[in-house]
Amino acid sequence: MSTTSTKWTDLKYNVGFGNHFASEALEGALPAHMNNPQQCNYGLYCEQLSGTAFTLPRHSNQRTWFYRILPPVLHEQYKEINNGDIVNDFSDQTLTPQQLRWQPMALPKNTDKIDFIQGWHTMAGAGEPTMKAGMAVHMYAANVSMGDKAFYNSDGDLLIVPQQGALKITTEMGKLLVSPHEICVIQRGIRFNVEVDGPVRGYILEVYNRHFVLPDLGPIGANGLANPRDFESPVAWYEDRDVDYTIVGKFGGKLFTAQMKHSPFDVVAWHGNYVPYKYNLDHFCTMNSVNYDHPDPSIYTVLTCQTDEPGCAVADFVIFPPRWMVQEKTFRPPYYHRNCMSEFMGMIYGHYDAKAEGFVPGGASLHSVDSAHGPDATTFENASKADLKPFYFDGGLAFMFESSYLMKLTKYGLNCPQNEKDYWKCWQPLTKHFNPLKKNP
Ligand SMILES: O=C(O)Cc1cc(O)ccc1O
Ligand SMILES: [Fe+2]
Repeated sequence: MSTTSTKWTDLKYNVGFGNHFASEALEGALPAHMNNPQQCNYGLYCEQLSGTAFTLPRHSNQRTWFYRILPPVLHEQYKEINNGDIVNDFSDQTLTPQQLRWQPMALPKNTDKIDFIQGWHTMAGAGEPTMKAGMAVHMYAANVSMGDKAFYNSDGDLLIVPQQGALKITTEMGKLLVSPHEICVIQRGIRFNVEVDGPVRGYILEVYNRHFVLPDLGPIGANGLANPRDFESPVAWYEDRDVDYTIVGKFGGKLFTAQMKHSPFDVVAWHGNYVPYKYNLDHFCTMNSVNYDHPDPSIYTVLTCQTDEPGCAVADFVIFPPRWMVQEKTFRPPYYHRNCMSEFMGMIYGHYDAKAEGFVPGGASLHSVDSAHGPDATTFENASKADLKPFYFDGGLAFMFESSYLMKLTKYGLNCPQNEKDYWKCWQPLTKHFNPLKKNP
């Protein structure tokens, strides 16, 4: 038995978004200039993981070649297990145009031992993974490591947003330490294990259709928003451990397990462009209006998963980062609006400029297609009279999963005690200011 030792805090990463990487933990483990030698060096097995159909155009084709101690096919029969609060088929879930807000999700009790997979609760979503159309929003709250258990998801890519506690994620490609302020994407099929040092909580966006890409920049030019070189992917790491290992696969929204006698994290070398990555949201290069008006939040898009209609997302991941607010003559908080998209929001830390109170770290809100929303009454009154000096907003980091689909609510999302029944009342104190005789100077 052997393990490449690496401390979580000393991890090295490959850098860049969408790159083809080559990584080996043992010198010479990668075959030179070919993928499948008759005999791999060091007696390794070779395996390809496809992330897209073989025949996709080159610019979107993704796959990775593994050179590993044993091929992952060496497992026992799959058995279906209870999938708890995980939902991926929304056909019989609940639709409501009601604005919804949730107080912070409860962390597991100290006496309970809940790992990252057991602590998943699906809140909302649309569509169904067997047709690769749709998305789901989950929240997780866990307090123990997964032990000798690995998870993979056949249904979609997972964009994980830790809100509390770091996730120590071991993947087949290597390790990622993902702390609050950072996000990571683990694509379908990739096996991973999550270790934690205490209670953790966060959000997961799952997209069934495609992979996440960086948004086009249009007139912004060649640079800005999330810059490609700030994305970090693992370097090869392996262990050669013969132990009882449990694989849990999510397949069509159902969970299946299979037993192995060996750790699946046995990849000594790999090369390819189908690779999990992490990104520190503090590196986001924020664009905004520098004279007047409040731009649409698409200006803050970190990653997008597109539908077939150009510019229309299955889901965008959008952040509201610390930034200068300098707009003159402008109502600076988000405007009142009805959107043809669904907006699921979460809070990583601090507060949000559209809500004086109630939208807090670990909580969430959903403003569905066409549901009217915007600043609560207190925020409107204050911002309408605010002195418009340049102001650096560093009060918090909120984010939005914005989807063109109508999200349906799961039973968990609707019935959990955190669902704030009176959220709609935050707008009720809004009063008329209309006076046909009083025009602004
Ligand atoms: O509803 C929200 O708070 C999100 C949001 C922010 C913004 O600045 C403009 C539009 C929008 O939907
Ligand atoms: Fe909105």
